[in-house]
Amino acid sequence: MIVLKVDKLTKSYGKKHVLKDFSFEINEGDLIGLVGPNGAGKSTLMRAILSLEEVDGGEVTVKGISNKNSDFFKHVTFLPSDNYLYTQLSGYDHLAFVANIYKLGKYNIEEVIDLIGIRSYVNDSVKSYSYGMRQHLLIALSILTKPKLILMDEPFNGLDPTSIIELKQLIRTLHNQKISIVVSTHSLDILEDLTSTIWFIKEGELTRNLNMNESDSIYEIEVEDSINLSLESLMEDSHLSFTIIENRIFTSEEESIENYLAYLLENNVKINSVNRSKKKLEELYKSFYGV
Ligand SMILES: Nc1ncnc2c1ncn2[C@@H]1O[C@H](COP(=O)(O)OP(=O)(O)OP(=O)(O)O)[C@@H](O)[C@H]1O
Repeated sequence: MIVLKVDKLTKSYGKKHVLKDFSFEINEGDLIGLVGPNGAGKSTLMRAILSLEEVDGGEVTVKGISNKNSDFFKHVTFLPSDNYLYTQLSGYDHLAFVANIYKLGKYNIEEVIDLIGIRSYVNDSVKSYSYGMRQHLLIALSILTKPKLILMDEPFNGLDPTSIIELKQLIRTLHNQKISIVVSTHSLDILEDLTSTIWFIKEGELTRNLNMNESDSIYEIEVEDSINLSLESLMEDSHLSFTIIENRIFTSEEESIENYLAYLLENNVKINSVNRSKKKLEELYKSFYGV
């Protein structure tokens, strides 16, 4: 079931095209890792989805409701990278404030407190919270309206290993509840552990057809770069899963590597080399961004 639909979202700052005609859908229960170096446009994409950023064109809807409509924000919530809590108030005060805006009952607050596990400190003033405790409260706030989708902008920044483990667990709990989540982070290890769906953002483009399975290695098949047909359209006809970067095909379908090779040879594509690597996301990142 489609949760979020983005159609031709475009944003430039001066001459810099940060989002070039982004069109995509997010389905129920998707857990997507958004990757890109500093300045690639991850925050801009999230902010544009939430209409916190004025865009040059495009439409964003959740269940058919536009992001220009305030009801949108019941269904799509945001975990920003900056901490915007009021230190004088308690965690409970924050939850009650949001519950009041959306006319939710005490029951909803209690449910969220238990789900996120913040009962032992929810009545304390936020100024006494550690960074991890604040992050938990922000997540509790972000799920109060039972959203369909949560956008998390670098939620692991500044967390110690314990808090990282807890946050990963929390994200898995939300994912099990069929909430769709987009997480941007610079930590490839965390992402690799969390999800097999990774989106790369680079120079205004979004690469989404990368879906890594559970296998712990990845194949890179380099083919001659002068094939007649575009490699992308040739591979699309193959019904195999793949990611293409220039003249290289990446796949984590380990058992069926022969199928890829046979398909390419059948189509008279010359294979330059086949490599297998272990740290697949890091390898992909290095190839994609030319590190
Ligand atoms: N208000 C602004 N005015 C001008 N340029 C901006 C503005 N906000 C962002 N940019 C530019 O847009 C590009 C994308 O920025 P964005 O913050 O979305 O990147 P990011 O991928 O989230 O980066 P980071 O990983 O460093 O957080 C960058 O080149 C940035 O300099």
